[in-house]
Amino acid sequence: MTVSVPATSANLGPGFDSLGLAVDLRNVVEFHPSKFFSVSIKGEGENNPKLKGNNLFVSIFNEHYNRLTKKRQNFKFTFYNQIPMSRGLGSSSAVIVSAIASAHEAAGINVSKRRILNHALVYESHPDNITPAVMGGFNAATVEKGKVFSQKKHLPDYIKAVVVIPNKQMNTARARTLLPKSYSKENAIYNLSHTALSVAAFFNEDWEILKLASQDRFHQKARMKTLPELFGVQKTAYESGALMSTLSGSGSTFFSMVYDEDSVAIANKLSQKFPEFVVKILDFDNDGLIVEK
Ligand SMILES: Nc1ncnc2c1ncn2[C@@H]1O[C@H](COP(=O)(O)OP(=O)(O)OP(=O)(O)O)[C@@H](O)[C@H]1O
Ligand SMILES: N[C@@H](CCO)C(=O)O
Repeated sequence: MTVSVPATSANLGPGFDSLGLAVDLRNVVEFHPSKFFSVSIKGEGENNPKLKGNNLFVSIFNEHYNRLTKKRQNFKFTFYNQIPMSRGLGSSSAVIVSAIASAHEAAGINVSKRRILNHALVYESHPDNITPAVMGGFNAATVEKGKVFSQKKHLPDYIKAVVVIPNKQMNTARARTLLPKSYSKENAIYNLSHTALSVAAFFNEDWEILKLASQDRFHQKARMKTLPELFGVQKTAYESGALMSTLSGSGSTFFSMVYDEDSVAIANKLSQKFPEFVVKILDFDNDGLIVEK
């Protein structure tokens, strides 16, 4: 059995805890029942001894498998991880979603993507990463009475993501403590109207307005100050022709949307100026969670 989940970029500027999209960088897990429990990791996290035992995936998997089957069973898990951890590319969402989907698959229970998404909300209270992780594409999402309500837009292949991944982790829980406890009415209206315009731009494929629409007054500045090079990353991305350039999730990665034909030039410029950071050109992902027997 194989389950794979894409990386995600959340917020997209003003859409704090609401907007997110999926990119083609995946964590894959293969698993089967076994006499003994075992975990093997290839790629991201392979040198992290803490992940070899009862990691976030294993604890959520066991919780759901035991609930669904009322049985205990050992599994052999092999993880092929591409999503860097605590860099704002939705590594925790990918793990949460893949653990819930894997437990259902292992228990032989068919489950809808919507149900998996609602289960995932128990472990990550904001829906902006878990929704594109499950659904793929661009998503606007909200939570009402413990359920995620979302709308998806398929992303065309003539636009690409250029991500700049710093060598510094930024833990989401800590990054949330950097934000103000309240916002002025003026700033709330600013973010609300920019979020609304961003959603309309994505659905109408009006990419040129995203530079303006993706401006934010809620979270980016406070977080970017912890890694001031990110202001330079954003400036360089825009000077090189990016359509939008925003802090990815709670950081530290910076996400830019670009036309395919500009992607190599923009990525090269960013690599030259920020040689200490990893720069990747990625396709957008429209599939989200994939489960294979
Ligand atoms: N491959 C993995 N295996 C097990 N646990 C993981 C894995 N990837 C991430 N995690 C867990 O998720 C935590 C990182 O979550 P965090 O929310 O800080 O980062 P993120 O999800 O990458 O960022 P963001 O939510 O801003 O996109 C790690 O500390 C670890 O507990
Ligand atoms: N909306 C979340 C995304 C990170 O998980 C935040 O910015 O804190």
